[in-house]
Amino acid sequence: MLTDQKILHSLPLSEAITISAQAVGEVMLGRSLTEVLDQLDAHERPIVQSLTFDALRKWVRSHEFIKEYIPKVPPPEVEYLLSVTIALLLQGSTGGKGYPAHTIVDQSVKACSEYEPTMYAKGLVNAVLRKVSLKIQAQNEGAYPPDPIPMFFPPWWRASLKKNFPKVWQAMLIQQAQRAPLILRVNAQQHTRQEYQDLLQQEGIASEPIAEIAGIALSSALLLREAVPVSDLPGFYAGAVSVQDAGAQIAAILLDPKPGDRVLDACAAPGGKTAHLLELAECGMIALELDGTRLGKIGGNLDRLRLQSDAVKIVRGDASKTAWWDGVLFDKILLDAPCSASGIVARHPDIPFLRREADIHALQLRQRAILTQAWNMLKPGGLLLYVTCSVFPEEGADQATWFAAEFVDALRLPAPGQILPTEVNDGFYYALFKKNG
Ligand SMILES: C[S@@+](CC[C@H](N)C(=O)[O-])C[C@H]1O[C@@H](n2cnc3c(N)ncnc32)[C@H](O)[C@@H]1O
Repeated sequence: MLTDQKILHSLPLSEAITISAQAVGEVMLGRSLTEVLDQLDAHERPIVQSLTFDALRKWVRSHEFIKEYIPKVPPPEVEYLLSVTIALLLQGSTGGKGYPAHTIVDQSVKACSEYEPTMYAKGLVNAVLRKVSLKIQAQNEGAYPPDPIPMFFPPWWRASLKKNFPKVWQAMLIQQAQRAPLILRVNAQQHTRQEYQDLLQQEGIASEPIAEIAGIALSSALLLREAVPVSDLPGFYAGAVSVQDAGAQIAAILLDPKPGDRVLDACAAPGGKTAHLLELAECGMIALELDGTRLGKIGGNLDRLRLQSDAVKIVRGDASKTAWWDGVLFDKILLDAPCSASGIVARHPDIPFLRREADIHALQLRQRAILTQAWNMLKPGGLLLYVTCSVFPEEGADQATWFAAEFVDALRLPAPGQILPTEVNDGFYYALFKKNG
């Protein structure tokens, strides 16, 4: 994550707008933005990520303008160029990248005229952007927009949240359309939180401890209101610290690993929670992952954090099957299941564009298959922590209820259940079960 000042000028704005509009187009075709951004050159990524994230976060707002000034829907290339540019104009001088409005408009028109599929629309883009820019500048601060939620969420998504969280659903979606702050997890094997705060302070980086989430005390979480690139974080490459949302940091604490425990992280990539478990205790660990590409990231993270050892095995396999398993039962299992990711939209604004309503039921079935198999691999007396980064009850509370009814030897222990997204944490669901002996 970069501050706007550091992002500035890593690429001419007109080029950044062109690439960002193309990236938005890829998301509309169903590709994950993480995948698209991974393919960019290092100098392109920060500004393109920033512009595309903002374009997706302000989709509803930018399209209110587009509809107002172009009654007939423009071709996709023009629509995406306009959405990226209007999102940038909407940020104004405070939240924006420091570009004056006229520069943003000029650079966007330049981008439009230099890219073959859009060059014919230069006049239209110029006229529309000048009108939008004037309107934004003239807009009364307190003007109430037609739709208070600036970001696109499909109707079925809105309806589900409205039904399940009638009092807070709008506030939740408005929250998720904001930029998420940078949250760190200090590696307890290397530093206490206070020691690391002191190191940050020496570098002029302000941080605040996050004491708890949903009543679970956190000892290593830090909030940086001003984001910095990870390369500026003291000791980052020596494994002193990781970037991890505060809501994700309660998983390892709830599972409470002890030295010598045999632990399975059943859905492990990219290894954020695997690493946290190993930072808390030198346990035996199988980090299992189905996706070969994602699997590679686990080793990289554990290497950086100096957590690799003979007791840690990174295994490619399907947690709903047993082909990879040696038959020895586990003391503790973390099941951070594949899910809709509806709780982490603030960090992945492409999710609402990619999910389909039918995905939720398909995911529910996958989660049940993995839960069933994981339970068979747990020792009597052992603990299983079920986690999703979802806010849909189908993937959370409904699953826990189903599980408790299905497995009579499952004793439900206290755990936060549904955690809604806030400024410092994404949305998660947590359920903890003990296997009766
Ligand atoms: C929510 S992510 C895990 C995030 C990870 N625990 C962390 O904290 O960094 C879920 C992961 O489960 C993997 N996965 C999906 N189905 C799986 C299966 N049947 N067996 C094992 N892994 C699976 C996905 O590829 C994805 O990497």
